Amino acid sequence: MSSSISSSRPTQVTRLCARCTVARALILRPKTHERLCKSCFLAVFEEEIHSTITATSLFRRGDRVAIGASGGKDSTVLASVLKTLNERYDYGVTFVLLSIDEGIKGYRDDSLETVKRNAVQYEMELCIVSYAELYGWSMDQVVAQIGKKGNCTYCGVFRRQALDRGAEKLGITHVVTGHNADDIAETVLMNLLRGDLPRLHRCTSIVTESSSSPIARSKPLKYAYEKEIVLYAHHKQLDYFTTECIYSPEAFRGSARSLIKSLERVRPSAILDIVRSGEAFAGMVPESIQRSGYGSSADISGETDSGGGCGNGGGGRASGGEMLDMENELIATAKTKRLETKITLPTKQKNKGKQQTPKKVRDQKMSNCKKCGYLTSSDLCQACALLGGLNKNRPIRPIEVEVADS
Ligand SMILES: Nc1ncnc2c1ncn2[C@@H]1O[C@H](COP(=O)(O)OP(=O)(O)OP(=O)(O)O)[C@@H](O)[C@H]1O
Repeated sequence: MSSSISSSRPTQVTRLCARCTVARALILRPKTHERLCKSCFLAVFEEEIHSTITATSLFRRGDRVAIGASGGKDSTVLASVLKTLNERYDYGVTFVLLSIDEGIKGYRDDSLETVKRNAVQYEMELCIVSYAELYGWSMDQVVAQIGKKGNCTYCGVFRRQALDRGAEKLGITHVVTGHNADDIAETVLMNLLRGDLPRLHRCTSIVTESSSSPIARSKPLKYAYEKEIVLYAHHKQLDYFTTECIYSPEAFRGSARSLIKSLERVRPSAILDIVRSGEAFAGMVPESIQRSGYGSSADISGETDSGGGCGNGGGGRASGGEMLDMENELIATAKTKRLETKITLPTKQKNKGKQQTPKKVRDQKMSNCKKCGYLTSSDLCQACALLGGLNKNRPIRPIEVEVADS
């Protein structure tokens, strides 16, 4: 018998890390397609965030900064990296975890347990503010009253104000969130498609300050790819919560996300290219247009993006669950001890688009909400206006909330 089978078997080539050229390459970097070893990947990921922070002078020594902590991968990676960099480069910043409990059983209650563990792991103070205490309504109750459709509008408006109120409670004027490059690229695309120049101008800024809020928001992960955030969390073995919000059908963002994912398949730099293009467009928006609509309902979750959505990366995305697929693949890969991690995601498309007319430019004068005192351009702030509708229709007996499957 011929021995051709064994002699024709391909020999496995060990690739070396493109940076250190010593260790074995384990990771195909999604952003650049460089092949890196684990420690070079972790180092380069951290260094890029450090450059973003220093290039924009994001923090000053002595600052107290709240990290919007949902327990999900983005904010957990943000907290972990900020702790690492604060110690490594002696930023002299005190970071505090600030969590909003929207009151969603089987989702936020579980993710808050993760944040509580993170507070211990990262030795950070934790402050939790709930919708129930601030507004008298949990999101489970809101959904029981109005149904799932449109609930993200309530959640987004409530969360934005809750983050401000939580920060005020802590005596903090700067909240950082885990919005990443994918989130920003989606927002750029959505604002372009809507022809919304004021939001297009704001959405790429690393810091968003609004006349409707004394609290500045910033996004230190604005150039970090979501896939790299998952890789970082996996290789650092971070403790984070993976379930996506059970109430979040944000279809337009989902369509933008699907489009970007398709572009990324043929051009890995597409996400960063869109973010950079958004920055370039922002510089071209006339000043008279830049500030119009500031502090409006759409300035949500620090993202200043959408027409009232929650900004939740999770279920609202048409191709939701991709990151979960990626995490599962990483775990399986780790088990089979393959040499290289290359992530391919399933193609799912869902495209429903509505033509929108460009928003009118309007100047806004800010005053205090007649009910709660929060800054607003109308008599009532967004949250009080929504609460007015909810309270008017509130049943005499408390709403029985169906407990979601966990
Ligand atoms: N309940 C919350 N409490 C505090 N911060 C929050 C909360 N929800 C969202 N954020 C902040 O807003 C950012 C973007 O939120 P989004 O809902 O889009 O979730 P995400 O992209 O899945 O992020 P994460 O993985 O951190 O949950 C989060 O990274 C976090 O910083």
